[in-house]
Amino acid sequence: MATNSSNGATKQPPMPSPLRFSKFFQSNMRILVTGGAGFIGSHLVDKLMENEKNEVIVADNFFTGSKDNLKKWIGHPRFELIRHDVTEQLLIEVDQIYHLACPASPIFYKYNPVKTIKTNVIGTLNMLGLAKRVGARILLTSTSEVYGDPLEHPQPESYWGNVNPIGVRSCYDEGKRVAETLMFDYHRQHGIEIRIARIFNTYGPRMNIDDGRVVSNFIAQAIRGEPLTVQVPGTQTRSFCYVSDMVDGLIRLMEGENTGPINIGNPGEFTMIELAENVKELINPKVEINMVENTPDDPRQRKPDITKAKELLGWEPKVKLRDGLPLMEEDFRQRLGVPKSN
Ligand SMILES: NC(=O)c1ccc[n+]([C@@H]2O[C@H](COP(=O)([O-])OP(=O)(O)OC[C@H]3O[C@@H](n4cnc5c(N)ncnc54)[C@H](O)[C@@H]3O)[C@@H](O)[C@H]2O)c1
Ligand SMILES: O=C(O)[C@H]1O[C@H](OP(=O)(O)OP(=O)(O)OC[C@H]2O[C@@H](n3ccc(=O)[nH]c3=O)[C@H](O)[C@@H]2O)[C@H](O)[C@@H](O)[C@@H]1O
Repeated sequence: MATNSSNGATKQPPMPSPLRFSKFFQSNMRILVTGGAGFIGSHLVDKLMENEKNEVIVADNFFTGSKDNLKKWIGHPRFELIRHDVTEQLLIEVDQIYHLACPASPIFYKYNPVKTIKTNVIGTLNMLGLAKRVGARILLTSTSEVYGDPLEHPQPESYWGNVNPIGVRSCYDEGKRVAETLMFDYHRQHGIEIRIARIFNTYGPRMNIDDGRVVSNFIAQAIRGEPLTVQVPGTQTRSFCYVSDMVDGLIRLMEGENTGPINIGNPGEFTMIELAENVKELINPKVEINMVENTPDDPRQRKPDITKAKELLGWEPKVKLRDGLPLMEEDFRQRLGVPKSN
C-alpha cells in the first residue's frame, strides 16, 4: 500500500521480510539499538526489555559505551549484544532500528573528527540500507546541535540553523545534519519508515563520569571537592532533560506515525553559572566556582520549542532539574565510592 509521507511523497514501502508474517514474528518485535551500550541507549534498552514481546539486539563498538551499562541483560533470552562498528555493514533481520551510535560528548566526538563524521554518514547509510533490506522502521537520534549557535530562540523544528561547516564541532553538527538528509532521502526515494528525534542536552545516571559534559563534570567535581569549572562567559544557556523523560519521548516517536524531526528536550533554560550554583547548593556548598576558558563555536543559547512533541506525541518532560540532579548525584557517589557525609 503506497504511503503518503509528511512531505507529500508517495512510495511503496519495501516488502518486509517474510519472517514478519511468520508465527514467530507475531509474538515478537525484533529491535536493534545501535549505541545501546551508551548513556541514553542503555536506559532505552531497559525500557524496551520491560515489554515481553520485545527482543532487543544491541550493536556497539564500545568507543564511549560500556558492557557494564547492560550487565543485567547479558544472557537474557530476549537480549543479544554484538560488538560492531556501524561504519561496517550489518545484516540482521529486525523490525525496528533505534540508531543512537555516535559519541555524544564534545571531548569524544572531537577526539577523532573523521571517525565521528564517518559514524554519522556511513553509519547512518548502513543502517538505512539495513532498514530498506528488511523493511524495518528506523529512528535517528539527531541533536539540537543541528541548530548550531541559534539566531532563533527558542528553537522550533522549522529553524534551519546557524552552523559552522568547517569548525571543530562540524564533524558532529554537520554529520548529524547529513544523517537527517539521508533519512529523508531514503524516505522519499524508497518509502522507508523514518523517525527523527532532535535531542537536547540530556543527563542522568550512567553518564560517563569524566566524559567532559557539563552536568557530569559539575557533579563529579562537587563530590570530589574540586572547583566547578564554568567555561566563559558562563551566561551561555542550556536546557536539561532527564534521561527517563528522553527515553519515553523516543519510544513515543518510534511508535507514532510522524516522521519528525521533533525536538525532544526540557524547555527549562539555565545559564552555566546558574547550573553551577544549583550543583554547589545541592551537593557541596563549600566548593568553589572557577571561570575557565571555553572551546571554539560553543553555542551561546539553546532551548527547545516542544510544541510538536506535545501535540504530535502527547509528550512533555516530567522531571525538573532540581529533582533529577539528586538522582545523578546518588549514582555518581555510588560509582565514585564517596558516600554523602551528614
Ligand atoms: N546525551 C545528550 O545530551 C545527547 C544530546 C543530543 C543527541 N544525543 C545523541 O544521542 C545518542 C546517544 O547519546 P549518548 O549521550 O548516549 O552518548 P554515548 O556516547 O553515551 O553513547 C553513544 C554509544 O554509541 C557507541 N558508538 C559510538 N560510535 C560507534 C560506532 N561507530 N559504531 C557502533 N557504536 C558506536 C558508543 O560506544 C556508545 O555506546 C547519540 O547519537 C548522540 O548524538 C545525545
Ligand atoms: O544537547 C545537545 O544537542 C548537545 O548537548 C551536548 O553538547 P554541549 O551542549 O556542548 O554539552 P556540554 O559539553 O555539556 O557543554 C554545555 C555547556 O557547558 C559548558 N561547560 C561544559 C563543561 C564544563 O566543565 N563547564 C562548562 O561550563 C560548555 O561551555 C557549554 O556551554 C552534548 O554533548 C551533545 O552530544 C549534544 O548533541
